[in-house]
Amino acid sequence: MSLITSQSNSSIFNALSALFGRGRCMSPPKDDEPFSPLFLTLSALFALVCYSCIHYLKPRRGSPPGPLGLPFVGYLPFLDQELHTYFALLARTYGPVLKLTLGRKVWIVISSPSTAREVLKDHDLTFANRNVPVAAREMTYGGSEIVTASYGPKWRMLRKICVLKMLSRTTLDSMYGLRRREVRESIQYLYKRCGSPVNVGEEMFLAAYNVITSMLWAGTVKGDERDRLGVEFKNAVGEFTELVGRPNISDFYPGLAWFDLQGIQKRVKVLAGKFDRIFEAVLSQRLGNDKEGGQATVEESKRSPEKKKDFLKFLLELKDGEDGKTPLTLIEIKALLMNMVLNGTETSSNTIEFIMAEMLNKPHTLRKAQQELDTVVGKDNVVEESHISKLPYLHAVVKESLRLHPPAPVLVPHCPSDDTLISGFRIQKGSMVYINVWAIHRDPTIWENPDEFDPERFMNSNVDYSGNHFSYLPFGSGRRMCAGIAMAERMVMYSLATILHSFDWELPKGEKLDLSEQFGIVMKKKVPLIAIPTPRLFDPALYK
Ligand code: HEM
Repeated sequence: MSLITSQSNSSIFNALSALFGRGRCMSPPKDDEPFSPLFLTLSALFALVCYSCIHYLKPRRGSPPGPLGLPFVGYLPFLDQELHTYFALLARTYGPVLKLTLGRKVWIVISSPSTAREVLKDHDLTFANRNVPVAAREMTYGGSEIVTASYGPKWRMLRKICVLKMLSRTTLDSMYGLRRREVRESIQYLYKRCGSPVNVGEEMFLAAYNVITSMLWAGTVKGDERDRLGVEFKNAVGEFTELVGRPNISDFYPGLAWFDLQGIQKRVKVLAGKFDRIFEAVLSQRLGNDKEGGQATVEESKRSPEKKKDFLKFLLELKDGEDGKTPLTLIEIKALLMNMVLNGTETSSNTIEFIMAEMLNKPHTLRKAQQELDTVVGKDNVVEESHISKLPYLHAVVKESLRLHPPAPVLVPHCPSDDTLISGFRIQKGSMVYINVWAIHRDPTIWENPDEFDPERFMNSNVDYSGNHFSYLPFGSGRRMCAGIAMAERMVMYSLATILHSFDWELPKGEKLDLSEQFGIVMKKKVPLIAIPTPRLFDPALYK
């Protein structure tokens, strides 16, 4: 890849030319008009360019190194859409702390375990803020949700609700029935499609979506609606995570945000409207039902005990201030629902899609995982969550895939609340700090054959998801690390174990496997994985 790429942000170029206009033909000055308006304009422009060259390109004392850009726009025209690989390439020249000036913004890229440790552990508190892209603001009810909330009392309250109540191990255990029902539904569905090609990512997305929404508000997508709504929802989530990850002129020149030159905010607004309508419908149905009389709801809860435990019921109780400590507004409830749906679906389903692709590429790993499942679960049984802790090889497979294809390859950017020294370099307050875990996970000085999918490297290893090993950070580390690790682990492991145990998988004849990645705030496979399942359990009743 060249440093200045052809692919680099054609949309940004278009937007810039829309802003400044195309060059016009200019006639040369006449001899008798030495100070023609044109001459004066050009002189003024020249002076301005000289000034801004000095202003923009002058290295600041103590600043991290980084490539020089152009006046006004900085490095913007040279930025590549695939930020994770591009940052890794730049780090080879400029080192593990590098700086990019883009319009009025400063980006810092961190690319080594020791510098990641400085940011996420030694200066965790200072870097616990977010610098929210304008596109994300459209989707997050003005920063009312956890991922984008500034570090402070509101974030603490939302995070506490998430980690200690909604996503705690006890709550998750109590919701196993819901997860089991949804995963069994997916198996039933795949059984009907046996022998035909299926889009693995779409199926896994739908399974994750059904698990999450049934935990949130006891809603699932079934029958004819399954394909249509699932695909629609997957596309909406995918489009959002891709748009938010895309460099946006509105972020680099806040004064221009109003013009939305790349049309990103407009597209995100449409998506936000779609999600909001779903949440509004769910909320008004629930509030309406509750108003219709407690008796009916209690009766209903008795008939299906999972219903009374869904998150929405729990959040509405908090809203009404039953414990008096955490009053929630309806907006915050909708924002929390948005959090769960956005964070919990694509990350998990993309992870499973990459794992399946890597295993199909190395069939011995697939066979080994199936053998382990046959020994632990047996071929006359179905997988239960209680089996998961007895599957060390499958755990190693998941860890290895998260190493090669971390769903959040540069984490969610952190933002220092004060000027801070990292490895002796001054990091300006307010900069966007990207931790390139993708590069750290493939660093040849840390990992042997880093580009190889080799689950064995995690067998008998103490590297885990805790964020204490700074060479392995798929869920981040410190205060802002992923709030849904327990849920992600269960969903990924349980769904993966079940589809591997229930079916053999192969590529359609003549189909080539493509493992390339596409950057987004959630990374995905560039080419969707299409594979054919065939049943491998003897008793058809095990697919019911
Ligand atoms: C394989 C699956 C997943 C991966 C790899 C993953 C990874 C991450 C990462 C890297 C971050 C940002 C950490 C940082 O900024 O330093 C994050 C944040 C977050 N994740 Fe996950 N995640 C996954 C699944 C989930 C699930 C299932 C949920 C909940 C349903 C969830 C909820 C969250 C929340 C709420 C945050 C924001 C935390 C904050 O800013 O305080 N994630 N995740």
